[in-house]
Amino acid sequence: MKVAWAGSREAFQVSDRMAKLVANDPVFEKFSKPMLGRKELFKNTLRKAAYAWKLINDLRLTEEEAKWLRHYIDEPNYTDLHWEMFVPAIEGQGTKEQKKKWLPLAQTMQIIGTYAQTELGHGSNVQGLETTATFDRQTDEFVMHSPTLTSSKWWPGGMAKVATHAIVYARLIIDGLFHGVHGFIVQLRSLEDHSPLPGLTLGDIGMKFGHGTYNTMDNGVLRFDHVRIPRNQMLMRVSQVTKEGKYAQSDVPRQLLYGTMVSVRQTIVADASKALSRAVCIATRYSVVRRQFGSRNGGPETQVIDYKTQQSRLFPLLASAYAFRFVGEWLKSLYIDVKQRLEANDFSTLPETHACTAGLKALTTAATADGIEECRKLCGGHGYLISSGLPELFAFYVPACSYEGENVVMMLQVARFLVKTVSNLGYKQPVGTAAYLGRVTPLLQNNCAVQTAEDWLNPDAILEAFEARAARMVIGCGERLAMFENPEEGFAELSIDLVEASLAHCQLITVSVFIQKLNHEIPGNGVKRSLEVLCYVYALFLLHKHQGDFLATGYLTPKQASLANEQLRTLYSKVRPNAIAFVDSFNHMDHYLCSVLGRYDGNVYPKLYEAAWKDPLNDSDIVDGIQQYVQPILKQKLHYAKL
Ligand SMILES: CCCCCCCCCCCCCCCCCCCCCCCCC/C=C/C(=O)SCCNC(=O)CCNC(=O)[C@H](O)C(C)(C)COP(=O)(O)OP(=O)(O)OC[C@H]1O[C@@H](n2cnc3c(N)ncnc32)[C@H](O)[C@@H]1OP(=O)(O)O
Ligand SMILES: Cc1cc2nc3c(=O)[nH]c(=O)nc-3n(C[C@H](O)[C@H](O)[C@H](O)COP(=O)(O)OP(=O)(O)OC[C@H]3O[C@@H](n4cnc5c(N)ncnc54)[C@H](O)[C@@H]3O)c2cc1C
Repeated sequence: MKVAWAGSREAFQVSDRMAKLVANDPVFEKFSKPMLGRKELFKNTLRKAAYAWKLINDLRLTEEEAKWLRHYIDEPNYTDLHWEMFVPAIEGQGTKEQKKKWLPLAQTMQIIGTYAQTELGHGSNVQGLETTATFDRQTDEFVMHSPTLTSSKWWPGGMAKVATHAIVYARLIIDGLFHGVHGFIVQLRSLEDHSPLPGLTLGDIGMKFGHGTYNTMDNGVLRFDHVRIPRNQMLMRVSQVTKEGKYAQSDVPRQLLYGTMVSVRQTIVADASKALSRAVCIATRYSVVRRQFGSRNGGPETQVIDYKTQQSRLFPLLASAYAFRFVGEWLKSLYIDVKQRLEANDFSTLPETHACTAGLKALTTAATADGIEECRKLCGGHGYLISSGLPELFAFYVPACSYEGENVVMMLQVARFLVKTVSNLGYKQPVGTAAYLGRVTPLLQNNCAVQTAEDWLNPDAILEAFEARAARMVIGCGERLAMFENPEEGFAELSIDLVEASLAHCQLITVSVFIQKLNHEIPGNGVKRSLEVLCYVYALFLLHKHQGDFLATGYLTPKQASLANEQLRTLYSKVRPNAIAFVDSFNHMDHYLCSVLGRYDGNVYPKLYEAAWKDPLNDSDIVDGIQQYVQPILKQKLHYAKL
């Protein structure tokens, strides 16, 4: 199962080696992070990043190993933006000459970059950005300027204190004419003494949700006061500006300007299963240790994992972790394919890839954020302790629902893709993840054939149910949209239904990828049979949760919906004996989990007790403030009530 989770034996070995490297190195200790003040926390992260970079070079780690190392160090930091956004932006949007100049500097970290797109006034609406880049023909330069307060760049990670360079997205203006938003490479700080360059105002945007997690990152604010950069620092693969000030667009589509976001959204989907599996591992192990009620004749109480209600909240999350792992793997291969095509100027699969990355990013991050919180509740009161590992994990994870495309905004992008696909049905056969929309007639006409609870244990029945639900919702939206004279007005009016249809489409993708995975790639029959159980749990849990859709579209009868739920209950009993094996297969070490409740050895209570005594308040019996503020109250004999 560990191999199935990792993807291959080699992948397992690499990640396992890196997990141990990090866990055994005291520099990467992280239990005390929540106790540190902001400055100490930040400095500590800088120290870890420098040490990690040295390790990567000294040990000559491969790119894959370096990524796992970063993963297990488990600390958001400036190198994330550098490697995941700055470098890919140059790779995807730079010309050959620009790549030749900038990539070697970035890849050796002689410069450190960030991705400065979002502004105080605009994040989702990229076309609404206000920062300007005005071409000056006399000097062959662009003048970067922040004309309003709301045009201040706001959020870029690593920008406040570390980055020396940024890809800045700004409106291009030539001779007073606006040519849309483009990316520019801008130096922010001196490479000698790290001070901000003249004309720039740079700072940190302030503390974020949680304590020891995202505050390790210096998210920044940046303002330009007529800062000049050479013309050749505009990323010019998509459009070019000549020294005469002529604007030209190559045959590369404009959408490529958004290419870096496609790349990171893919990474975010691949990472969702890491965060969800971590929370599920903690909640599952603790649910086996924790006992409440049900003691007979002085015997032990019931393990809380044996309560059906606990199972019905926990096991769908366990199954979702596996589903997200597999869909992340699948999306990665789709992305690798599109990347190769883009390099060869083949843009045919970009719209579908954009829809998949946007939609799956929204689906997996929303479910993971909610899932982590559910795991906290599954651990009862102890889940609220920092030492459970869950509050910090939640605080670290929730911004994923907003960054890299706010989730609802992303689902609306999927809706645009689906509406376009449906409106082209007469003359263009849909392919890939939308291929089912090419079979609308049977999907609209045939209804579910399930007659018994066992009939639901059939991948074809499951797949058809999800296809029919998505097709009916998408086609329904298409028909209602056609009634509007103005399609944009119709889209806005129907946007709630469109988001629901997009979710149905994305759930269909995750379910069908899980089924495909079982059909082709699982080593060993025992592993395959166990994963089949999880696959059914995932699909039937979604069916139960969204049964309103399945019923409203007329594909299922209430009886068939209740048979699905009956089967789901039976499946929980099949998951139970393997629950611990399923979570052990994630191969999360105690260091990575950073949780007293999720310990591998199950030694929860003594360690929980021990952890409490490490709190700084327990350094002494009488702490600072007691003499000054509590003792006087005790001694004054004042009273509030008018007696
Ligand atoms: C201490 C430890 C140290 C360890 C040290 C180790 C050292 C070294 C280690 C080495 C290895 C390191 C590895 C690091 C691993 C890190 C792992 C971390 C990963 C996660 C990183 C997360 C970081 C998060 C940071 C966050 C960043 C950001 O948020 S950046 C900003 C993101 N912003 C957005 O997403 C904005 C959202 N808005 C939009 O995308 C768009 O504006 C819009 C799509 C919503 C609307 O666009 P527009 O106005 O143009 O409107 P249209 O709807 O009309 O669209 C036009 C057409 O374009 C199509 N389209 C839109 N988007 C895309 C697209 N992206 N791609 C392709 N096409 C697109 C759209 O469909 C329309 O098409 P049609 O015209 O309809 O055909
Ligand atoms: C931790 C973190 C790190 C970040 N790092 C970076 C970074 O490195 N670089 C960078 O450039 N940016 C970064 N960002 C910014 C991030 O990309 C934006 O916050 C994100 O894209 C969301 O945009 P917004 O804040 O404008 O949200 P808004 O769009 O203002 O969202 C507010 C609400 O409006 C709704 N809404 C918006 N538009 C529509 C619409 N068309 N239809 C219906 N509803 C709509 C949304 O659903 C949401 O409910 C980061 C953000 C965070 C939280």
